[in-house]
Amino acid sequence: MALAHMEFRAFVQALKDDGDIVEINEECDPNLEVSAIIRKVVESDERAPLFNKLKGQNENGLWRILGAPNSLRSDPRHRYGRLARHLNLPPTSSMKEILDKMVSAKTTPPIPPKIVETGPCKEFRLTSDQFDLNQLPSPTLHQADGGKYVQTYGMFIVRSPDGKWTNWSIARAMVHDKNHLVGLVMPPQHISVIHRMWKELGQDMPYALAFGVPPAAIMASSMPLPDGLTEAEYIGSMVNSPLELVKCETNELFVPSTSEIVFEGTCSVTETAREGPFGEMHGYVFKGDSHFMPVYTVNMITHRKDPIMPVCACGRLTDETHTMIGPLAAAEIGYILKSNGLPIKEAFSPFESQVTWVALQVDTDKLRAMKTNAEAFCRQVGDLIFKGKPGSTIHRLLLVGDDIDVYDFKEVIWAFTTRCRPVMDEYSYEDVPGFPLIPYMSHGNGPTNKGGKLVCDCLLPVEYTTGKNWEAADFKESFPPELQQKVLDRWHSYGF
Ligand SMILES: Cc1cc2c3c(c1C)C(C)(C)C[C@H]1C=C(c4ccccc4)[C@]4(C(=O)NC(=O)N=C4N2C[C@H](O)[C@H](O)[C@H](O)COP(=O)(O)O)N31
Ligand SMILES: [K+]
Repeated sequence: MALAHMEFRAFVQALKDDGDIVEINEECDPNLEVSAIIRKVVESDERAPLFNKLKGQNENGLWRILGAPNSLRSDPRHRYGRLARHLNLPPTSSMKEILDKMVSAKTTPPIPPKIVETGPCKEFRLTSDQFDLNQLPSPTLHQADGGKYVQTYGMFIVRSPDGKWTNWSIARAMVHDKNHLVGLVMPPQHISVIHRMWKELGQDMPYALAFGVPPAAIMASSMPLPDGLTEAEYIGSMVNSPLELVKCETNELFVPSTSEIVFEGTCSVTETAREGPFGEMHGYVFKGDSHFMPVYTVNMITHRKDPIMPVCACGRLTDETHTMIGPLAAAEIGYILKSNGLPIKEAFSPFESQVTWVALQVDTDKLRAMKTNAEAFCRQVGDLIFKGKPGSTIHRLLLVGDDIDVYDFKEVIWAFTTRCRPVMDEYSYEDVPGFPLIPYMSHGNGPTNKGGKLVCDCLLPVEYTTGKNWEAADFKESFPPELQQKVLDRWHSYGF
């Protein structure tokens, strides 16, 4: 068996070995029952549910469902264990170690994928007359959704017409009819950039949609890596071994050979259909809120025996849209700021901000050496991030000092509420792209896809000049170290 980060089925086995899976063998209904269970799981950081028996499964087991593939574990020592297993890291890894791993391939040479003749994803082939997406266990995830969102954790594979750039990404898609999907294709996402290239050519865009791909691949698929970068070779470099890809049956694209399920087809550049509403990452479904989006034709399905379809039942905290989209964008944002010479040490997107904020820990020694001022520094950070794609989903950047651990929201919110004077210490950005999925944008008072962003300066003025001139009124900072040690040593003998 391959390693968990390189093959989805090995990943599921690794979760079983961790005691992090609940196998449900009684038949469940993909119409809401499956999602209700997943929702209850992710709202309590429970073990991931593997649904082995679903209404609509065909004679070759197409398909089972793994819910909550990359959500949180309740044991704080293994909080990010499922994310760690995606990257071949120890389950006790911190979020910092996980995100550092995701940016590690920025400074190592790409490792191109290896093309293989065939693989497990080719065990069964169904032509379009042999399947009906409405009969298969396509799940309805929220009762107000506009359709069955079969695609929430699969990987779209699309390639620029000149063949130079192959993009891997997650984008939602719902069943339109027996052989068609309709999916969200929105700027500035790379799938939308490449879709527009085909549209300008007047040709439908070939795509593959691979479910149950190598976990390391799905992590990179959810990360806003630079334009033109081919995820396959970035991931190869990240895991230090070539990914094995096999050619699609009906187009020139390549998919991971161990994928559980592969949809192949073309995405129309002319035909659209109603898409949504969908219970999205900020926790809302607005009834009847649908938009016209491109129609995907599914020409063929290939799959493994008894394949597993990973499903993200997204919404309120905490699911894959929070553990992945925000933190991975933060990792890219931190990398951009550092590579532009700014004194940023860590970047993280707090779940409690519904991943609409990124907190940036500033190296204030280096900041003071810059002899800059708050306005200049905040504008430098905001201009770099809010005018670029990786920052597109983020509406607040919080600058905090060295004493604040950005991975701990209690720390971040303490600095924000006590060091950032509302309005005066906030620098607004109205003339930049906004994130239309946030309710105050899509259903708010202003333009839906422009502005509404702030850089919040949570550094006190002294941190720009002479440095921290306070002590935190807490156990760690307001008592001599030897007294702290004495209290800790005697804690139980005191009677606690
Ligand atoms: C992990 C994850 C990521 C996404 C999604 C989901 C999950 C579970 C679901 C549950 C399906 C909900 C929606 C919510 C989505 C969403 C839509 C727009 C912005 C953010 C999220 C969306 C989506 O429908 N459309 C989209 O264009 N991007 C999505 N992303 C983000 C996307 O994978 C990253 O941004 C990544 O960087 C893309 O690659 P690239 O283009 O940078 O190369 N999708
Ligand atoms: K990506």
